[in-house]
Amino acid sequence: MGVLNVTPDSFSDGGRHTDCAVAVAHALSMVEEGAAIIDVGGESTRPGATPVSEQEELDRVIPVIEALRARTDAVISIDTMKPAVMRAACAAGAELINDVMALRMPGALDAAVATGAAICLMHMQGDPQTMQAAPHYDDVVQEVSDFLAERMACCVRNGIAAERIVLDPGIGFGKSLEHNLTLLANLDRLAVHGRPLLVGVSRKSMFGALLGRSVDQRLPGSLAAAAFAVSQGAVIVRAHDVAATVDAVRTAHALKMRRAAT
Ligand SMILES: Cn1cnc2c(O)nc(N)nc21
Repeated sequence: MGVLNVTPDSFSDGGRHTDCAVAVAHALSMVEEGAAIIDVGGESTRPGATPVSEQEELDRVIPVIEALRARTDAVISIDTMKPAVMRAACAAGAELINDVMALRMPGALDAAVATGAAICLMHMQGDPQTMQAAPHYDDVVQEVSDFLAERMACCVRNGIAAERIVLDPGIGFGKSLEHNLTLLANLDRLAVHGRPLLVGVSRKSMFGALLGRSVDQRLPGSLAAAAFAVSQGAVIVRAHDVAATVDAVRTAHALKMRRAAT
């Protein structure tokens, strides 16, 4: 899953049209490098990120999704918490809703049901403004697992077939370094829900804490964590550096397949 941030701070000083053309070109290059999914996001979910209005988010992502839909068969994912953005993005060609709030915002569940899209349910403790203040768990793996089970049950109760659902532990979303490492080390315990697992570690602050690396020096750590996650059962890896991550993930998968053969 290639990351496509359509937020002003992720582009040069071009206007919106430039941003759209630049975004589409970047997305197509990620597809070329092996991305099966392009995750289009118009509102940063980084810790402490400033919320974006619904109209601003729509203005950012819809033109990009429309242009992308016309240029590639890759799956387009919409990274949003807002029901109106989910509906418009799917109408424009998105086929996966990537909601870091796991459809907990008012109207999000109804929007997801109406679109018929696949859904990624991700765990977050708190919200992007507060989640890293003082995250606490008694048993992080069990609590994340229970949350995902509850959200999936809620979706199924509302008519979203389990086959449409992907689960994600939400690395970095209300977690300390210890919590993130424990979740990745025990990712296989989330396989009990019988749904594909999505993991996003790319360039995250856990590598600053663990390795002392700045955000532009986190590729080795990100690749190691992505490969380990695949060895533990992750099926989708969300990444900025697609070519390198594709090689790491394909290597880990080849090795994992041989373990199963012995
Ligand atoms: C948008 N976004 C940022 N990090 C993410 C992660 O780890 N998983 C998912 N599903 N989305 C993410």
